[in-house]
Amino acid sequence: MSNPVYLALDLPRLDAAIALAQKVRGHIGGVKLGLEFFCAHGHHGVHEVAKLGLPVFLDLKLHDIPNTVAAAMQSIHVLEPAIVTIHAAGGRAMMEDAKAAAGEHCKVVAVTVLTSLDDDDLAGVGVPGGAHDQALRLADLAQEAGLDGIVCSGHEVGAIHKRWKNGFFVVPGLRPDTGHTADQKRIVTPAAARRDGASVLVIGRPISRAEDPVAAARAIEATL
Ligand SMILES: O=c1ccn([C@@H]2O[C@H](COP(=O)(O)O)[C@@H](O)[C@H]2O)c(=O)[nH]1
Repeated sequence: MSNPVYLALDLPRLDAAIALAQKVRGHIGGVKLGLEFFCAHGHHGVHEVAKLGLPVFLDLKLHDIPNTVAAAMQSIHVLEPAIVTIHAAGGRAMMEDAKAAAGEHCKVVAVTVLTSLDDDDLAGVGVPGGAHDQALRLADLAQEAGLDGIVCSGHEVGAIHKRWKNGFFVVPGLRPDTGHTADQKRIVTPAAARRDGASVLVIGRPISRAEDPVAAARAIEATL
């Protein structure tokens, strides 16, 4: 079985990001490039990271009208990402058009509820039912739209997996211990997320900000 850990390369410098990935590559299955990376380094940065030969996950969380999202998907074809994210809150038509515009070999997954939000945050933006119900509702919509899977927290992945047996589930908000949650609110351990059905485990700061990133990545791998 391949390593489910995708390292989030949320670092401001391209050379530092590549050096980190190079260092821990024996203990991860791929790299995740998000907004911070893409806004700073664009296509050039993705091409440079791709030279490492690891699968590239473009976490761009696209969210706009269907035509704009489909055009953005076409513009990133050339980067040959293994996985791309969009927001499920963009609605069914947006998700359908994004999937249709994606390359054959690219998984399109929809973010349900960000792991940095809790029930109070959702109530604050007019979603009264809580993160769990909202994640399940948006996962159902993503499945109806023909996506490959969704992004959710480890709190919901078990329940969503039961409803969508062959779905592809990306789980961020992972902490090997409860010490440094930072801005994440719905966290679980990597082992718990994997046990409950996560296909991909997204891990950033617990590795990238560790005193010894290789030891941190190795320790996480040993728990899986
Ligand atoms: O709901 C979400 C969706 C995406 N992310 C991204 O995952 C990593 C997590 O980084 P950590 O340092 O391990 O907290 C980061 O790139 C986010 O943009 C998420 O956390 N939650």
